[in-house]
Amino acid sequence: MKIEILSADIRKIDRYCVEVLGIPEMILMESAALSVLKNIDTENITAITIVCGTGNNGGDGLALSRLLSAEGIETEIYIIGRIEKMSPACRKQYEILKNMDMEIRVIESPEDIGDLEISMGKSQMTVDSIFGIGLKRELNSLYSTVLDAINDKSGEIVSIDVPSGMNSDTGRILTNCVKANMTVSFIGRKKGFANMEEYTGKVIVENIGVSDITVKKALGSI
Ligand SMILES: NC(=O)C1=CN([C@@H]2O[C@H](COP(=O)(O)OP(=O)(O)OC[C@H]3O[C@@H](n4cnc5c(N)ncnc54)[C@H](O)[C@@H]3O)[C@@H](O)[C@H]2O)[C@H](O)CC1
Ligand SMILES: [K+]
Repeated sequence: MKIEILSADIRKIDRYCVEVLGIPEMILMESAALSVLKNIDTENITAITIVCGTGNNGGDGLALSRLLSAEGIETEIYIIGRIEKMSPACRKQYEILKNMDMEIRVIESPEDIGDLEISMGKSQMTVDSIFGIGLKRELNSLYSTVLDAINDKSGEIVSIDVPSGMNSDTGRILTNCVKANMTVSFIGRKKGFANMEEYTGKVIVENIGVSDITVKKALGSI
């Protein structure tokens, strides 16, 4: 879609896809993860650190971890926040990785980011899947410390959907924000990205299998 889009529109499109068209949420998430994978140079990258939140943006990152590891890439997976707070789809992705015996580290306190910093320092790429369109309030010290560490320690940074820390509707930086080299954003370019290239890097929009006609029907414009 060439239009700039608000989070409320994305929510409407999501609901339409799930409730009217019958596309399961996990399929949308898998398509989202596959579309990020498509934009990663898997031929030349051997190690990636994936930093996930507990909402569906985090779920995208967990699904991507599985896909990257199937490509033979060494993945180090971190979840920031409490497992109990996971959205249902994020939890399903977490359980799949657990069933596969993949190692996942959980960070609940800013004092515990040492291993994450080492991991980002030795990986060629960090994937930021902490917050997407669901970020609303100011960040606590755990999240703001992790976002600063991502900027300080990473090689290349790829943000999923939105650079974590930015309100995707307004572009406002809530506390601090990931400075990505590339943001792979879903369905449409988020309205808040205007003049925010310092944080978004190059923006790539992927349709995750949702056609322009579906978008128009979901938004009631046809
Ligand atoms: N159709 C699509 O575009 C699809 C998008 N997908 C991805 O889903 C996210 C949106 O997921 P959602 O769960 O609604 O929100 P987030 O993951 O961005 O974050 C919500 C999570 O974070 C907590 N939270 C919010 N603000 C704060 C804060 N300041 N401090 C701490 N915690 C905070 C909140 O409570 C929630 O737990 C979208 O961006 C895409 O990446 C789908 O996967 C596919 C369809
Ligand atoms: K993100």
